[in-house]
Amino acid sequence: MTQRHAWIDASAGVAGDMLLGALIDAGADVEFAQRCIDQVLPDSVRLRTEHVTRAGIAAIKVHVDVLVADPPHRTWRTISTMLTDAGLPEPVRTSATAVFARLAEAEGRVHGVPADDIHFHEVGALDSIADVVGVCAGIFDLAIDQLTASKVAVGSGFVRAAHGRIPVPVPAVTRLADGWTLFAGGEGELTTPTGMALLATLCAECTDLPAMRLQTVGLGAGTKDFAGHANVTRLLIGERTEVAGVGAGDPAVVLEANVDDLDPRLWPGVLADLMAGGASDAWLVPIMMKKGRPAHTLCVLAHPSATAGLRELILTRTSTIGVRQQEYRKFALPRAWSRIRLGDGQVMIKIAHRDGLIKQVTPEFDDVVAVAAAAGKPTRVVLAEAIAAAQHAGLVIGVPVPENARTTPH
Ligand SMILES: O=C([S-])c1cc(C(=O)S)c[n+]([C@@H]2O[C@H](COP(=O)(O)O)[C@@H](O)[C@H]2O)c1
Ligand code: NI
Repeated sequence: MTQRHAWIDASAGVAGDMLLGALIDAGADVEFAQRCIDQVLPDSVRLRTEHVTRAGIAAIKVHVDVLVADPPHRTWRTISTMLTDAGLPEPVRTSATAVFARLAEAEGRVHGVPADDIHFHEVGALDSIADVVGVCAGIFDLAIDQLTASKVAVGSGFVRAAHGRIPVPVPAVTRLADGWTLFAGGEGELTTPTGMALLATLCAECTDLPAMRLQTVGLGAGTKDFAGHANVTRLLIGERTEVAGVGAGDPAVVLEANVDDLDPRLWPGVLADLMAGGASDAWLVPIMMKKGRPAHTLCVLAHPSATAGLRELILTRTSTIGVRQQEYRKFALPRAWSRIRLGDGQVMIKIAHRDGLIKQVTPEFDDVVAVAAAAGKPTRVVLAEAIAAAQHAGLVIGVPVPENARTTPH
């Protein structure tokens, strides 16, 4: 089994707009990124791309043009709801939420306030939302399965921010870069908080270029053009062949807490908050605790980068006074998608496959619910119709994945 891998070269630094430029240069559809951003922030920003050179190296510079006169201050709590409600493709929503949760948590630690109450200032918030959602959309659009990144040049000296003159690397970057190899790499701010949050959240590890068959390269330009080095973030995308057909798996973490004293009516909201906070899955297991007390184990599966924010959510949203954490490897089969028509509606069919053969065919349940509601039919009837229509379209276990199946669900 092969994986489409992207390695980010941050040896000259990284910012949200630089990474977005690199993705667009590598072939990501800027209009798809714009549509995703519009779903979160209708009529607020416009992406504009420009071919530029940085120290003689050609790259794409992304400009985020702000279309609104007086954008509001938004807290992380508000942005989280906007991302949840936007109707983004699920992987874009999950990764954008995880990146922002991490950014808010880092800012919260820097300023000593709860992450939920962190304000993203006016234009800065629009810029960050556009960068984060745009990058997550680009990764999804290019069907990238896994990302890693190089050592990160953070810069040196001082910059002016809302807080006045702050040292580089700026405080939020140092909070976000836990476990990453950093080096100065030059004068000025080479890596921004948004760039570091994207790297730390989306990349499995900080590593030299892994062995892979190169398919494409993208270069994203920073704003300044330094004389001594090219101010660009590079993206190298290729195929990595996994060992023995199952691969090395992706790093994952499971957080757990046994809880016997939470009002049970709160649990659905807790699970929803955890999913919105970047969990890949969150569930409850009924247990009998010490002294014969009926209780639940709350289990949360996540990428390691999302764990700090999720631990915080567990501690604030439930009555537990502790969380345990275990590291795992996650082996996910590759997926493809086919859209089928059902009456007046459409249902996306998720196809999990192995060695090119269909392993599992699943109608996206939210689509089924929407079609059922629009047609005034019971959901179980529409679900059966969707399964039958998928079979009729040749999506059957054991047959090859159709060539026209998409690698992304949009
Ligand atoms: O506005 C705030 S709170 C702010 C905090 C910090 C800290 O490190 S704390 C840094 N900055 C600077 O703002 C710009 C924009 O950063 P993006 O990540 O939004 O591109 C950058 O120069 C940061 O260093 C702002
Ligand atoms: Ni700050």
